[in-house]
Amino acid sequence: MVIPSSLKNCFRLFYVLKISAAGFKYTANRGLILQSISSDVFQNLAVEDWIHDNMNLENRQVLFLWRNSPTVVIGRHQNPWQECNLKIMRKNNIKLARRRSGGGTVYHDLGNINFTFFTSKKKYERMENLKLVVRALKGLRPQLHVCATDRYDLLLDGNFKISGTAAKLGRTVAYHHCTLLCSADKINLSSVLKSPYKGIKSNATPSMPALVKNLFEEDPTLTCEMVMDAVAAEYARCHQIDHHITLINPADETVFPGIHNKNKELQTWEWIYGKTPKFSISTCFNMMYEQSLLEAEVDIHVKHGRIEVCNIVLPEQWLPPAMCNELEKNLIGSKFCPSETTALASTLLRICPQNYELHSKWSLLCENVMTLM
Ligand SMILES: Nc1ncnc2c1ncn2[C@@H]1O[C@H](COP(=O)(O)OP(=O)(O)OP(=O)(O)O)[C@@H](O)[C@H]1O
Repeated sequence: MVIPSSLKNCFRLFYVLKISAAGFKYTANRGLILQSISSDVFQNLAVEDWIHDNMNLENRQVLFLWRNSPTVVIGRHQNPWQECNLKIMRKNNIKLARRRSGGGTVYHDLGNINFTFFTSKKKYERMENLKLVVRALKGLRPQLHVCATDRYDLLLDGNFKISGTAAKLGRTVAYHHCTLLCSADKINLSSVLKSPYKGIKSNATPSMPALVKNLFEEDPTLTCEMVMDAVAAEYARCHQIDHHITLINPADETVFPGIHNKNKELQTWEWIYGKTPKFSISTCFNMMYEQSLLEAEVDIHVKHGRIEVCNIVLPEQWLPPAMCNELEKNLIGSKFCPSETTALASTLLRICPQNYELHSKWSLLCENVMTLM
């Protein structure tokens, strides 16, 4: 008999989990509670992909608990330039990740817990999952006023969002993941979820900004471990499985064969930026050169993250049109990103005549074009 590789992978996961987890026996056939030991968003998103692609969820449910170091996570069909401040993120080492599910942009750090509920497509039920989280929270602290909305958000005190939801429906399996703001850095959250880029036109899914609050502002005696444990216990109770959280290492290829490639793919420029729906930026900026102010107009169209059309309008006497055309021509086809534009600008400088004035004007123009990225 030939055993399909997906089934083999499942057996392998169960075998490894079985021998590594005391008390983890037959109930694993009905449900599993997993928690990642990694705080790397790409590794954790790769676990979601792996379970989605490899596990047979026909008669089994999985809850996956995970937390990430500071990261902005955009929805599958979003535009990062429209949703976040990439400059601040680069400066403060805050990662950007694109998830496979739709929906809006959220901020993660270790003060935010993520819950992923995997089921068969037939059993996919977002509201039930949210009610389960609410029951777990109420069980911990009965005085908490948390409720689910018809947008599948969780609100604290009727006004403040503490959880956002997104989902991915496969052919036979589905997952619903939701966040839970416990003690996230709200200053970081609001500064990175504000786009400084003006003049963007796109059909990408826009986020729905909301007033947020951390759960622990309401009760500082809570910890993330207590919350994860309470949700796991409620999940185990509902599905009549062992309340055992199995720790997993998403970097372990022996448990998750092929996960390294999934992790790598999620980190590629082509996935994170290249999947942005086609968009354009039409804007103008002022440049100060030797005490005189001049205005430049820019119109850039971006497809698959690459510049498709580029028009820069400058006063003719300021920079020879041939130089401006050269920049436009070279930008076409290149990635809409500052590092690629920096490399391009310095290559072009080398082929220009050694003229200090032209060099500094050219650099000033390139610097300004890069502020759009
Ligand atoms: N970790 C988080 N948990 C809950 N809300 C958050 C978090 N980070 C940011 N937010 C708030 O949620 C807003 C985005 O909400 P939005 O509804 O667009 O996306 P979503 O909650 O991921 O999913 P969906 O669009 O599918 O409901 C942000 O602008 C911010 O106000």
